[in-house]
Amino acid sequence: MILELDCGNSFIKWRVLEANQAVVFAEGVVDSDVALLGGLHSLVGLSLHHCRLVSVRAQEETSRLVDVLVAAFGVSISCAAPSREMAGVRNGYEEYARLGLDRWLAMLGGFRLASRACLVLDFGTAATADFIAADGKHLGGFICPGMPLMRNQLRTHTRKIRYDDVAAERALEKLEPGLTTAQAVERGCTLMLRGFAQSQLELARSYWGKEFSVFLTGGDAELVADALPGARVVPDLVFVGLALACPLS
Ligand SMILES: Nc1ncnc2c1ncn2[C@@H]1O[C@H](COP(=O)(O)OP(=O)(O)OP(=O)(O)O)[C@@H](O)[C@H]1O
Ligand SMILES: CC(C)(CO)[C@@H](O)C(=O)NCCC(=O)O
Ligand SMILES: [K+]
Repeated sequence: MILELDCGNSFIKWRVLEANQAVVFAEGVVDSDVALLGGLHSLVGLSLHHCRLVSVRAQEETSRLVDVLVAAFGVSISCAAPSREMAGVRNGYEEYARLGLDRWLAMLGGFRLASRACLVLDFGTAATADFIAADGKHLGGFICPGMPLMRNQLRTHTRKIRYDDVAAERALEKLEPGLTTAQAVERGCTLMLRGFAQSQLELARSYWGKEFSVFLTGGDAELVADALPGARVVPDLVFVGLALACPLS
């Protein structure tokens, strides 16, 4: 079996594939290394041989996780690394190694699935957009705060914006003007994300007309999905790219 890990800024997304790489044996989202280990140890019938991993965390933090996994499971681990060109995509950054690896892998995944120009949108801790032309050239992208950051900035920098997770969830049943603080904030931030997404869509249209695909990924993809008709929600897009960047051989 193969363990795949996407270590984001807030959460670790993990899944275990059967040896044939076609069937998902188990998967989850955790908020710490300890929780990851706990989740894996509780799986009956787990038999790991390889691990592939992408991280946008600090080097030391990632190395610590790698060491723990090697000690616990004796697996060989392959970490995605920055690259100028891979799977037909050419990194467009002035300094290619500075492009977030989650963005890079989502781009590789999107371009592989689309085989044409694509716009890749990722809604996690940060929200990101990346543009890949039909010939594989990465034209660059945009980064802005995602839902968790926008919400927390408002909570942290005001005295009177306070509400719980239940109120937050219920607030998003509609997008009408809010009549409570929770509704006003949750809906306002959702509209910010949708506006971000729609302006990327307009830019993509100005470049490519109708000849492009739009991919949506990240934990908050569903918040913007119905504002972008025709977009494909692919929750495991980073993992699609991870398999391309870290093939087993
Ligand atoms: N099952 C889930 N577990 C955790 N967060 C989830 C889940 N489903 C949706 N979310 C939402 O997804 C967001 C986090 O997104 P995601 O997990 O893609 O990124 P992240 O690890 O926080 O950050 P990064 O962008 O660095 O990868 C949060 O706003 C959270 O509310
Ligand atoms: C933008 C995030 C935080 C999104 O997860 C990540 O891709 C990252 O840390 N990127 C490095 C900066 C950059 O991509 O320019
Ligand atoms: K991410």
